[in-house]
Amino acid sequence: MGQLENGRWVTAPVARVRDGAFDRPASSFRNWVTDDGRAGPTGRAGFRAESGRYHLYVSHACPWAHRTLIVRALKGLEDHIDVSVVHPDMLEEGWTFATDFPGATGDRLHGLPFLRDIYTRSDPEATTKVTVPVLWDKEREKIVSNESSEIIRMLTQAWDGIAGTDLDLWPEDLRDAIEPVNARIYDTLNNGVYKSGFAESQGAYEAAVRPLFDTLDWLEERLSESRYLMGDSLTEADIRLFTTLIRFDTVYHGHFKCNRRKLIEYPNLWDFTRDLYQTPGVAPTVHLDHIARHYHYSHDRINPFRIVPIGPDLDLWEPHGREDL
Ligand SMILES: N[C@@H](CCC(=O)N[C@@H](CS)C(=O)NCC(=O)O)C(=O)O
Repeated sequence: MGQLENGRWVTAPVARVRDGAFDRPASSFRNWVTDDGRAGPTGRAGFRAESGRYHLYVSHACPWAHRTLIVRALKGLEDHIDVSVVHPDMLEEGWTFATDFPGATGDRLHGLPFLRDIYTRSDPEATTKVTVPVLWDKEREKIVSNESSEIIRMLTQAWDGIAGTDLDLWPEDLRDAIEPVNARIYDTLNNGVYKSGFAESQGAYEAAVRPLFDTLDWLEERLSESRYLMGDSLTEADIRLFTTLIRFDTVYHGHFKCNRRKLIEYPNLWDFTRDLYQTPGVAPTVHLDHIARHYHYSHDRINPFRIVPIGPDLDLWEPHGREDL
């Protein structure tokens, strides 16, 4: 594990911990692709949506990168934005383009060995964490963004004339309702599992894991009344929730000690997870082999013998019955 400092790779622990608590740094590349190339809410102008111009670097293990693959699929962008998949093991060199794991593609654009090489190709003096996802502009040879919450909004907004569908996962009339739901799910669940798992004190662990299960209880109730978080239409809020839930019993319950209950013990949340999984386009984005391998093998402070557990067996194709809600 490590990070870039002025373009040089410096080894560092996998998680930054302050006073026993995991501290997630902000993403560093924050430009936006827009339909006409104007600047987005942050960063610079000059990134116009075009077919074939952009490339996504992802890990199939990573819940943040997973969001972008789901939106790419639902939006019908597979033929317009191609993808490279890193190897699930993230060790001293950070994410690599090794290909000795099924589904790890290597760097399909440049043939480089490490993800950090993509960052320094964009900015030779970069000082940054080297994270997935990365949205890369082939024309300007620059990273557009490495912030998943913003990449999914670009994918759902900017490519409307190009994409296979005009599906809007962040519709204007729901934005005010989506925001607080996203905020709670991000803090206590998407990031909450990491705060629980990387905690280095009992207090920091409990400060993360208790609100996490309060949020699951709240969501269990909320999803008893409607098919999706915002009612009957699928939005980005559902996708942001799904990528954490689909990993829950395989890695967060054991490896990250989020073990008050399993996901399969929440009837509505478990049905919701299978509903999203069975949504056309989503199942092919889920790679539980990358997920199980990455977390258990890469975090040797948590799992020093790097034994990858064999279970649980999950029947993700069991009918969910949520169509009538
Ligand atoms: N805020 C980022 C977070 C991305 C992130 O933390 N990705 C993890 C993988 S799950 C990563 O690449 N970590 C490498 C590191 O921390 O050095 C986003 O949502 O895009």
